[in-house]
Amino acid sequence: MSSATNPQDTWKQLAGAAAAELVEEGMVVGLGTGSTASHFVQALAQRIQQGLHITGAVASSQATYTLAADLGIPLTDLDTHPELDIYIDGADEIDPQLCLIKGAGGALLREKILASSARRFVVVADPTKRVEQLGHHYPLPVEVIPLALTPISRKIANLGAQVKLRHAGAAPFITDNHNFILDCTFPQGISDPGALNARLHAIVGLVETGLFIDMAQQVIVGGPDGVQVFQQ
Ligand SMILES: O=C(CO)[C@H](O)[C@H](O)COP(=O)(O)O
Repeated sequence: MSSATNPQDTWKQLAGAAAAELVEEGMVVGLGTGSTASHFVQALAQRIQQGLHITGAVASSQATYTLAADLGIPLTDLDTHPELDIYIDGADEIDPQLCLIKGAGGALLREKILASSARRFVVVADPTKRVEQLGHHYPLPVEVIPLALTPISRKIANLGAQVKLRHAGAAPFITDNHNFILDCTFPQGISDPGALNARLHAIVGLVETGLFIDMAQQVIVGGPDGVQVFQQ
């Protein structure tokens, strides 16, 4: 178990531990990406060491796959298990309808595939992630085919966004799927996530957006007073 070094990390750890309690014997479990999801993965590994048996876990990123493998979590894939019993992941922003911005970790495409393959999608977070309207704290990440970088950037800018190619050091950040990420800031926030998502998806070469709309059934927020649960 990693040591919690600041209050926010302690809250993430609380949420991750609470989510691990939702995993039941024999389940196929989807593992999210990011620091909060990592706390969940560690808590799940602890439960497995204590005797919980799961059918297998599917990771949403190479980083999570490596973490889970190192912790001895049995891993599987969507070919073997196309339906997950539960998917647990973090988020960058969560609005009152439980719509999310995800993708600060760059894993949004696989995360959305797992979320859409799960019978139940549970978000783990700390209170800083809860917002009244999406888009004010984090830019919206979208994954794009590198060949189409410039035309896609222009089309998203025409929707009113400031568009920035994500970098890892001096080079563009490359996703696990060998694509680029564009971080799109909408200065007025995102008033209609569904409409924006539809307009973005109409852009050819744009693979996926970090808008997760009507996907999360439950949000577990760890905070100074313990854990709070929000339901759809
Ligand atoms: O969407 C994600 C990765 O693509 C993460 O779930 C999101 O960025 C939250 O990360 P953290 O738990 O580290 O705050």
